[in-house]
Amino acid sequence: MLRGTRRSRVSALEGGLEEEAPPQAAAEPPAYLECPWQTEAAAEQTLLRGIFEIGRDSCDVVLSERTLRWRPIQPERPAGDSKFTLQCKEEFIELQDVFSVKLKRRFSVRQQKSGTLLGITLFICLKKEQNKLKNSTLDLINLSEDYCDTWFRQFKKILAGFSNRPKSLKILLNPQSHKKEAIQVYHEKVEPLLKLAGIKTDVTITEYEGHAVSLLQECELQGFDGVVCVGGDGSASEVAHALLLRAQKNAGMETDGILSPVRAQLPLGLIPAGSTNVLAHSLHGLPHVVTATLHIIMGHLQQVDVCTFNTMGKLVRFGFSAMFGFGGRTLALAEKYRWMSPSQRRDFAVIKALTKLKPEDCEISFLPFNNSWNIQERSAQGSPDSDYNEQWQTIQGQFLNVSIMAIPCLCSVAPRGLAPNTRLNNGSMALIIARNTSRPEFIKHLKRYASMQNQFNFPFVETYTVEEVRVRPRNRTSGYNPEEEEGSHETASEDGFPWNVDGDLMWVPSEVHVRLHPRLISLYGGTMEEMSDSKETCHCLK
Ligand SMILES: Nc1ncnc2c1ncn2[C@@H]1O[C@H](COP(=O)(O)OP(=O)(O)OP(=O)(O)O)[C@@H](O)[C@H]1O
Repeated sequence: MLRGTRRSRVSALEGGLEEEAPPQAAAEPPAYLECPWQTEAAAEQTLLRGIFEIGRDSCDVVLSERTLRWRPIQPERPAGDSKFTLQCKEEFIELQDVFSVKLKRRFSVRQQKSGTLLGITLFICLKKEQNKLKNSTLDLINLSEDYCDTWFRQFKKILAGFSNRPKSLKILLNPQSHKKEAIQVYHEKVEPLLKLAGIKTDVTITEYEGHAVSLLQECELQGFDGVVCVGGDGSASEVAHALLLRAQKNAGMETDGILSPVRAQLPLGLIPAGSTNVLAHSLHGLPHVVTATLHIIMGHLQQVDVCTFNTMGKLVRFGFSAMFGFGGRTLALAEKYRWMSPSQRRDFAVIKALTKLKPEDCEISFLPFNNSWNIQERSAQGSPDSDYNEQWQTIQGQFLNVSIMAIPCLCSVAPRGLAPNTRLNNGSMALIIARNTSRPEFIKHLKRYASMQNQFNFPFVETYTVEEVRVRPRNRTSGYNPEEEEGSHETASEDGFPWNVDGDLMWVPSEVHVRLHPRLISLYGGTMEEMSDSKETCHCLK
């Protein structure tokens, strides 16, 4: 990311004179070519060199293929002046951090059209604290039209060379996410940056649940470089599912029981505007709209593991994480109380599910993660099914919660993640099982997610690193029935058991088979630094 002489770099990037006229460009280079910075810069081929005013200084500016370097012009000193070398401070930006360039003009009341040229503005993606990106500007002031035009065209040419950056995006926006602010978030924070970067957009506001899936099955995606979802986890997961369904359809693949799905053709960007934003949080390290937008603009891509969720040989969903038992019941309850605010609803549902805490009687089989044991390789090498079958392990019992997670699942109540040892693309899933225990012990385990203590260090909690899992409830009558919450104690719901798949509620009547598919989708996001501290806690578990 952005580097340079820190103190003065900040002043140049965040300040910038707009009113004062800078000097004209110098035809000849100034007389301090012997400084060390010149030698370093000389390693790269110089494209342009000249004088601009940056901050409050007249600077000698050198544009090379990868960097823009500058340093204030110093008056000539007598030979042997030791201070001279000390004052020879350079600053630079890497051009890969620049996402737009504009001619800077000042418009007076009578100048409606072109305005007075002041210079050039570079728009830069700046790395702030841990994982956070910020947009910033660098003004290069020079009043000469011809001079600025030469530099402007050179900057444009360099930017056009970043072929990984999207030029056209399909945007899907869920107007119902969180407190219905996705549209506002998009127009106020995302759209202006996309426009600045010259990215064309085609926006669809989704009208109902499942709209993204039906739309992405039919719409023309040829002219787009990526798809962006503005919403929460439910929307993001739905769009990822839709892109993967479309990829299978285009490849002529059956989706039911699919072993080796093909990769999604377009990358997906996630703008967090929902109530939990686990996917965006896990991808970016924080649920920050500008960070997410800048990763899209810069074309930063992460290959991310995806799971298939099948039941009775039929594909239910492509997704990233699932919870069964307490996690599924809590979501089923929260959905019933949609009229409450998102945080109230979540806290209320957790408390209610804890009050009614009960275990699920089930059998869990899993295939432990084995680096050398890959489904594709296995079928390519023609390994016998018996080898594969022998690897499976089975456990049975009464389980309060079962989590299966292909990504770390960072969120405000679990800043290190619900599955902190999993990465976005390590080719494995975390299987986390909480066996039956007392309510206070289970609450202690839940509270640990918000703290720095190990949430798995309990005798009733088991964790496994796996490639595949089958969860088979053994007693249909233990299926959750939302009517029970209102006092009418009926038997199992006809719909089956509630699963929380990426924050979406799914009722599944029988066994669920989860299989990991490494790096199946590309998401717009950068490499993440590990978060070290936890600031937020769950209000309902204090
Ligand atoms: N216009 C709409 N009306 C109702 N539901 C919609 C609409 N558009 C999309 N949906 C559905 O709303 C569901 C939930 O949306 P989303 O996940 O964006 O918000 P959220 O529930 O507030 O956030 P989170 O899942 O992070 O808690 C998604 O499954 C999506 O299919």
